[in-house]
Amino acid sequence: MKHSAVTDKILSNYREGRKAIAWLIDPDKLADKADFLAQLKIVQRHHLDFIFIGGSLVESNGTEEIIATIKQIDTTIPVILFPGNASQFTPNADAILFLSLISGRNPEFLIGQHVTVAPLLAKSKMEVLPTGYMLVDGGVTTSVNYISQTIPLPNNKPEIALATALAGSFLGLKYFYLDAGSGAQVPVSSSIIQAIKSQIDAPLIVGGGLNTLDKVKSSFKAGADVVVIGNGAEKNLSLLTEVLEYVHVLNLSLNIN
Ligand SMILES: CC(C)=CCC/C(C)=C/CC/C(C)=C/CC/C(C)=C/COP(=O)(O)OP(=O)(O)O
Ligand SMILES: O=P(O)(O)OC[C@@H](O)CO
Ligand SMILES: [Mg+2]
Repeated sequence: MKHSAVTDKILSNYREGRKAIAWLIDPDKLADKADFLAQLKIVQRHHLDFIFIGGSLVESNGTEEIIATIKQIDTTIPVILFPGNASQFTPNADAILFLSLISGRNPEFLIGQHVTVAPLLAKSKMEVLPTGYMLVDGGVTTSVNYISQTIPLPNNKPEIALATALAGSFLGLKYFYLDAGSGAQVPVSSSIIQAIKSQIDAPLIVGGGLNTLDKVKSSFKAGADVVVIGNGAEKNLSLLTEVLEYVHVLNLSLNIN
C-alpha cells in the first residue's frame, strides 16, 4: 500500500461527498479464526471501506495476528489502529488514528500516550491521522468514559461540541471523530453532527450506538463522512452488510446525478 494511501482514500471520499463505513473490530471479542475469515470474505464482497481495530481496554495481544489474517484475505481494505492507549500500537497496520481526546481534560489522553508511542511511530513510517476525538454523552457510562476518566460532551449542546472541534481545528487536527462510545444507548445527535459539519472543513467520523440502518442513515444525513459500526456487527453481521449495501447504492447515485 502506498504511504499516503489511507489519507488519500479518506480525503478523496470526503471531497467527492462519498460516504464510507468502518468496521470496528475489538481484538478481545473475536470469535474463532474460521468465523472471522468467513466474516471478512462477506464484508469484502460488500465493498467495506475501512477496518478499525482497537478498544478502550485490550487484554489479548492478538492485534498483530488479526491484521496479518486480514491481509491474507484482502490487501486493499485499509486497516487502521483505533487505540485506547500506546500499548495497542502494532507496526503492521496501514495507519493509526492519532487520537487526542479533546472533549476531556485528562493530559494522558490529550498528549501523554502520544509521547510514549511517537518514537515507535517514527520508526514504523505508518500513516498518522491526527484526529480530534470527542466523546459525546450516549446515555450510559461507556468504557471510554470510564477508562479515560473524562466527562463526555452533552449531546444536546451543539455549541460546546462545535467550540471544541474549532479549537482542535485551530490546533491543526485534520480529522474529527464524534463518538457516543461503544454500545451507547443514544448515538451522537444530528444537531452536533450538523454543527460541526457546517463549520469545520475536515472528514467527520461518527460512531457509537449505530445499531440500525435508520440510525446510520440519520448520521450520514446530518453530515457524517465515515460511520463506525462495532457492537451492531458483533451481534449481527448482517447489519453491517445491510449498511454497506445502502452506502454503495448511495455513492452510486452520486455518480449518476
Ligand atoms: C495515540 C495513541 C497511541 C493513543 C490515543 C489514546 C487516546 C487519546 C484514546 C482516546 C480514549 C479511548 C480510551 C479511546 C478508545 C476508543 C475505542 C477503541 C473504543 C472501542 O470501544 P470500547 O470502548 O473498547 O468498547 P467496549 O467496552 O464495548 O469493548
Ligand atoms: O460499538 P459501537 O456502539 O458500534 O461503537 C463503535 C465506536 O464508535 C466505539 O468507539
Ligand atoms: Mg472494546
